[in-house]
Amino acid sequence: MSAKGAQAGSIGVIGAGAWGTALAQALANAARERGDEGAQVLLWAREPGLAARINETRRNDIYLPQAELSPRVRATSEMADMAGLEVLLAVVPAQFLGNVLADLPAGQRDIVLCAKGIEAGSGRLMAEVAAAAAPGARLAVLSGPTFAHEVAGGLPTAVTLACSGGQEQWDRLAPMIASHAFRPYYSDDVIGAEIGGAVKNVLAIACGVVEGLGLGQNARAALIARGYAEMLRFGLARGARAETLSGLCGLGDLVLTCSSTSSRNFSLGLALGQGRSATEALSGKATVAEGAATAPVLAEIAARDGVDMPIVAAVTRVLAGELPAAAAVETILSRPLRAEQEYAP
Ligand SMILES: NC(=O)c1ccc[n+]([C@@H]2O[C@H](COP(=O)([O-])OP(=O)(O)OC[C@H]3O[C@@H](n4cnc5c(N)ncnc54)[C@H](O)[C@@H]3O)[C@@H](O)[C@H]2O)c1
Ligand SMILES: O=P(O)(O)OC[C@H](O)CO
Repeated sequence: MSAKGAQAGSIGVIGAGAWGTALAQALANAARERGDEGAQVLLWAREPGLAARINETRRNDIYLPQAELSPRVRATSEMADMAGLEVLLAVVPAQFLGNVLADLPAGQRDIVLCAKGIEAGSGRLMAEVAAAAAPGARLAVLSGPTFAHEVAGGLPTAVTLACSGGQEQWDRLAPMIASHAFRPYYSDDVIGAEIGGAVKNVLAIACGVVEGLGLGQNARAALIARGYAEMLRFGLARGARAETLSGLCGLGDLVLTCSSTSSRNFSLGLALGQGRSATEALSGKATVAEGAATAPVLAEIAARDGVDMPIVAAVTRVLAGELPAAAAVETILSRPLRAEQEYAP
């Protein structure tokens, strides 16, 4: 069954957090640049009243208040409205993706996964979650260095668009997503794109901890490089390709997120390094720091599969309150000396 009454080139975004809203704006910019006069972007918001306020004020007053949205962006609170669209970007946080997609009426469509995380409990990556919740969908993953406020403001960046349907799917999706300032690069390594985004969030927490403890910029750079080694080790063990992880969705995003208090994950780590608990640092926040939910499940999978991820393990213990931040750093610094490159065959 194809998406009922689907209009050619119709596109929507599920999830009106900061990133969903910024992506809706980027898609509207792409439509304007290609001269597609009538094109609209439908944005689904779950919060009561938010869709109506976006339509009235052109602003998402909860998650991205600084951006004025294009008139091409139209918001809805009805999931049924998304059913007839050909392409959907799924931008709800990793832990909620399965439940939200299960509410989507069945249909054959492209779903572009934009959350960066691993599902707690099941350990599933986003494409596995989506394949179960929305059977028949053609899946792709969009991931890279993309602070929402910068993308919404039209500043340039580039992302990996990993297409499970290969070149044919890319040919369909890229023209709808690409604009002068928002450049997708083709990949068919879906697992690599998912792992890059999920793991970098945990490593950004670690970099925040280093900053919070005042350990200096050398330590942060060393942590990024050793964290990247963990990402690579985990990715290779799960079938990702090394070149994907060295690209935009891996190293590119890792460098961004590990270097800025604009990152919610880095900021969470900063608070932990300054001696606050994860509960304190996260309480009362409407916004998500995906690494907090991903760290424990990632550490568990890595331990189960014999993939050495000491930084991820240390972050997990600090988040759980099992270890003060400074003691966690000690566990890393006191590890036996070893060869720099050690990956699974
Ligand atoms: N913000 C960014 O700059 C950015 C950039 C790239 C990727 N991402 C990723 O995009 C995803 C969404 O993040 P965001 O920044 O848009 O979110 P956000 O922090 O701005 O907002 C939280 C989102 O969670 C949703 N939510 C809360 N409880 C929910 C529930 N029970 N069921 C369903 N949805 C619920 C809210 O509706 C809202 O959309 C995350 O995986 C994040 O890692 C974010
Ligand atoms: O604010 P963060 O830490 O969720 O990072 C946002 C994006 O993932 C950066 O690419």
